[in-house]
Amino acid sequence: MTLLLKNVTYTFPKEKKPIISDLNLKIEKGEFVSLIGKSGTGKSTILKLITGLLKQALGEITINGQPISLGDVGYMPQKDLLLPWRTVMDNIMIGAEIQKDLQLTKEDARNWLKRVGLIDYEQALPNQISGGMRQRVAFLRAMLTGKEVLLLDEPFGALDSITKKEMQAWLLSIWQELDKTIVFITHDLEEASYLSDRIILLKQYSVEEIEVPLHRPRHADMLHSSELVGLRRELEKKI
Ligand SMILES: Nc1ncnc2c1ncn2[C@@H]1O[C@H](COP(=O)(O)OP(=O)(O)OP(=O)(O)O)[C@@H](O)[C@H]1O
Repeated sequence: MTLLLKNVTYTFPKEKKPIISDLNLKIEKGEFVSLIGKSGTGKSTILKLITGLLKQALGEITINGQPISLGDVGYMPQKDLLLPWRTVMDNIMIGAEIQKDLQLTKEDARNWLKRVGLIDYEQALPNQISGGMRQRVAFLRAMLTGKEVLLLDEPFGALDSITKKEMQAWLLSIWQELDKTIVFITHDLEEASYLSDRIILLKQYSVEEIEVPLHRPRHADMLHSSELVGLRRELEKKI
């Protein structure tokens, strides 16, 4: 699997200047790549282009050489789009209802709920759980679509720092276990450094790629390593 963005340029309707200009990115199977950059540099727009929700006027986006189409990748948008009238369980099972070939049973879903500490909320409605819990549900829903590529738009942005650390550990273990390819947006430079193989720094008219010099598997002790602290500082300067 290779996800390729080639000379992608995108301008919002009614805008004059492109927000994404001549962007080239190559993401290989199993990679964990983070997109960072100041607010408004187009990170969320890039994910929407990859999902096919937005269509670029110039350039191409392909998976294994085939033009991407809607539904090819799993996507967790910045704002969780849980259906308010469906329980936690029924929100997670949506993928299996739409995609008949997806092997996902309620028992599987229950096991995942257990792993993210939500087993007691299976029958709760989205407005009966906290923002952080909703994010975990949205995350599970995206992950359990069975797609190899997962696009996560600031999935841990609204979590307190302890829950965030737990979710990071959980995400790393899942990523390894299920062999997913992840494109992850974050404003948290420590998080980008800790989770990723590669960081893509977006600036207004340029892109810089930075390899993360930490070995796998990652563990929480590395958060205090000189490599990570140094990288974080370097990113802060570059941004
Ligand atoms: N529908 C739209 N029409 C016109 N401009 C838009 C539209 N949606 C987003 N933009 C603009 O495009 C730019 C990029 O937005 P985008 O959400 O991709 O940035 P981002 O880097 O993800 O920002 P953040 O870090 O704040 O989430 C912003 O300046 C935004 O105002």
